[in-house]
Amino acid sequence: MVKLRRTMMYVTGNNPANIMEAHLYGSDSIMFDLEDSVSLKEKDSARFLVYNALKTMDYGNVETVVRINGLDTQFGRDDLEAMVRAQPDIIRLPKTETKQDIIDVDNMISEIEKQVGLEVGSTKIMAAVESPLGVMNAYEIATASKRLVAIAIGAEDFVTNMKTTRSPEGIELLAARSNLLMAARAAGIYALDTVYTNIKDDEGFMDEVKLIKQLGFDGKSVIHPRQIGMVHKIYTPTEKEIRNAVRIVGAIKEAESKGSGVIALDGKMIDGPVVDRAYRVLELAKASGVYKEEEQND
Ligand SMILES: CC(=O)SCCNC(=O)CCNC(=O)[C@H](O)C(C)(C)COP(=O)(O)OP(=O)(O)OC[C@H]1O[C@@H](n2cnc3c(N)ncnc32)[C@H](O)[C@@H]1OP(=O)(O)O
Ligand SMILES: O=C([O-])CC(=O)C(=O)O
Ligand SMILES: [Mg+2]
Repeated sequence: MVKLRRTMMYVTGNNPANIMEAHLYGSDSIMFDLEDSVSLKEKDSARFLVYNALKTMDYGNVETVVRINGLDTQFGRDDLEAMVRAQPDIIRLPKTETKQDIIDVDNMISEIEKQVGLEVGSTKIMAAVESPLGVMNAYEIATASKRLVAIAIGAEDFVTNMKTTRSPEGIELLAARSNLLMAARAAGIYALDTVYTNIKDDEGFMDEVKLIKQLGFDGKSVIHPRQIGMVHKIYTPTEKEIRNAVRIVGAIKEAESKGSGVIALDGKMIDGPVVDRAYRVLELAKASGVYKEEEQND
């Protein structure tokens, strides 16, 4: 079954109550933050708190991610030492700029895995790209390590580095988003979009989610539980889309049984890519719990 990463909820690493309850809100992943939402004087206590939470809490099926501090900071190495031992599902490297950043993390993780007797390669990583240099190097970053399962854009830092701000339409992010997406797709990994910081602006948030879904992102980081449902709603295939996909799959099977790879349905041509998209809709629908295989025969 396809793995859903529609929502990855940030949880500040120094907030015990949120760390204990973050998995109860229904996001596909939760991301404990040791980086920018934690002040310098709280870095050590946040690391300790997140380490203990991962060791003792049962987060069930919710994927766990930790955003560490960059390895160019005084906290990065300690974060990595602790988090490889704590074993979240994924470690997220912020502000990734070059493939060497990933290779360095990969090598350090391998060392730690060997020290603690974990299988080398078992710790997965994702890279956040948050600067023009990172965007220019997106494909090299996306293919720098077998551990890499996803790349994400960090728009707040990106627009700051670009000497601009975020607009409602997101025109200033279009090139970066597109480049990152193509890098992820070419590398065969997930592409994740950035946070929307105005928690109260549902309309603006949903417009952004529709845009990034249309671009092709697998999902988005969120910062508040109330954003989760809105993303899932937009990302879950509708009944109409499912019905249409089922009909397409049925039509092409019938065509194939007659020795043809193309057929018309409702006046539209159905061939390979159309069928691939239909199967993708059904996979997402299955993973989202709104469709079961046997319904195809109904
Ligand atoms: C640019 C960047 O780097 S962004 C990434 C880093 N940023 C973050 O990690 C911030 C994550 N978000 C948060 O910490 C919070 O949502 C805030 C601080 C923005 C707002 O928090 P609050 O003022 O507490 O929001 P609010 O009162 O609406 O919260 C409602 C409930 O949801 C909980 N909640 C809110 N956000 C989160 C979250 N991210 N994770 C888990 N629980 C949360 C609150 O604890 C509260 O629970 P309660 O009802 O049991 O008391
Ligand atoms: O990863 C994110 O979306 C949040 C972040 O750090 C940024 O926008 O700079
Ligand atoms: Mg950032």
